[in-house]
Amino acid sequence: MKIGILGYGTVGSGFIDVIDNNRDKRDIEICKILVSDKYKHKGKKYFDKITENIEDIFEENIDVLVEVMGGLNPTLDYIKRAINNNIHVVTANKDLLAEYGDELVKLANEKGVYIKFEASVGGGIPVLKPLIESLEGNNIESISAILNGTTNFILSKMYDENLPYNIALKQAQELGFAEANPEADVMGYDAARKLSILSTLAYNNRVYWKDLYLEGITSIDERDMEYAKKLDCKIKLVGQSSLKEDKVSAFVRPVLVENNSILAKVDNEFNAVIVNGDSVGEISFVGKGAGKLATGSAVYSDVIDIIDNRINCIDSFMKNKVEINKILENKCSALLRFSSFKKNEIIDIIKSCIVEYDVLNDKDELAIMVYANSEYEINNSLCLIKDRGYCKNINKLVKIS
Ligand SMILES: NC(=O)C1=CN([C@@H]2O[C@H](COP(=O)(O)OP(=O)(O)OC[C@H]3O[C@@H](n4cnc5c(N)ncnc54)[C@H](OP(=O)(O)O)[C@@H]3O)[C@@H](O)[C@H]2O)C=CC1
Ligand SMILES: N[C@@H](CC=O)C(=O)O
Repeated sequence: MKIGILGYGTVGSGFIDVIDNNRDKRDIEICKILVSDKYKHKGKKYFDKITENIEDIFEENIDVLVEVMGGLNPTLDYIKRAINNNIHVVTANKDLLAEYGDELVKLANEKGVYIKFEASVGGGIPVLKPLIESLEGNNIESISAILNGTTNFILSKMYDENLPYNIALKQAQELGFAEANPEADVMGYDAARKLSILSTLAYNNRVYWKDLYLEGITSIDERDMEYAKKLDCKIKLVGQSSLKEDKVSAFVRPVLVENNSILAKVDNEFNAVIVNGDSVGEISFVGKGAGKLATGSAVYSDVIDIIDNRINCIDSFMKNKVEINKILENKCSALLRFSSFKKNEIIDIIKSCIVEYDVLNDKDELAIMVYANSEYEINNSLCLIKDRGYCKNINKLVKIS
């Protein structure tokens, strides 16, 4: 099997290490590796294969193009060119799948080639393949997941070691977990893209990432961590989706999770995907969601599937986009924090809208845990508080069970 590789960074080098570690089992020939700056890679084992010219990749008679360079451009053109030339594609690029999955799957079907992307969700965790193959005898009802290693690493360091946000982010970047532009991680875009890919496959409907409710972790501070500890909870960036009566609900947002839950036990760059199927019940997939070898392992498994002709149906990417409900419609609780407040007036409004609440702090700021019948109820009270000019800056952190 002859392959061309686009990218020799964290994932590209991890993938190549996995190929070398398994040479006695499989013979995969690396023909060419595309990078943007060849001389950065001087001294590496495959330096003689490295090129800065995409034409060198396509001049080789490759069977599979492995795309691990990231971004939308020129990546999309390179992948389309490969498919049009009847070359199979393996990619770790969730940005591309979330945005152009429909177009790429359609083109691949027309050309009779395979496009595989296990590494695009959950890093090293095999989750797409079990979802499509092993759970075929289920209607998937919901997914609850930690899908971004960088933000989980940052939140773990802030919680366990009181590390400031910026230092934790820098460490995640140094360890190769973060995206080229880490805004994709901390703003929640990366997790939303991954949740959209999972949900599209799970619900056999196209769930478009920009349609989800989306909130990143940039406003989480050390006080949130203190309140979380007081409540016997952790804070996690969670992606959740469900399908009920043909309606999809989905969000990516930081939430409080109880310390004894599965999600609370998943720390650092680890990811977790909890799937609920109507036959199997609840099953969990946990493992490294980012990093060199773990992600390399997922890319490798896709290449092996192509060699062995094991292919799944991913046609749900070609379905029309579904409408997505973004708000928690059932009973929910939330931590509300008010700065520059009129304490008594705010509490009066909370009392009038929401039956149950606990004041956690009313000294230097007002922090209240509210227990409501739905998120609408909480939002109504916050609208009233804002409209009456009692407080402009309000932080809301919902708790999920
Ligand atoms: N890091 C991780 O843990 C994970 C990453 N991914 C995804 O895998 C992909 C790669 O990520 P990662 O390895 O971290 O990224 P890196 O930044 O570490 O590596 C990117 C590689 O692609 C090359 N490259 C980038 N742009 C171009 C271009 N326009 N032309 C030629 N070469 C280019 C770079 O060249 P040069 O070396 O010269 O700079 C580099 O070798 C992304 O889509 C990412 O989202 C998925 C799962 C986990
Ligand atoms: N930046 C991503 C890398 C893997 O997809 C993450 O942190 O999860």
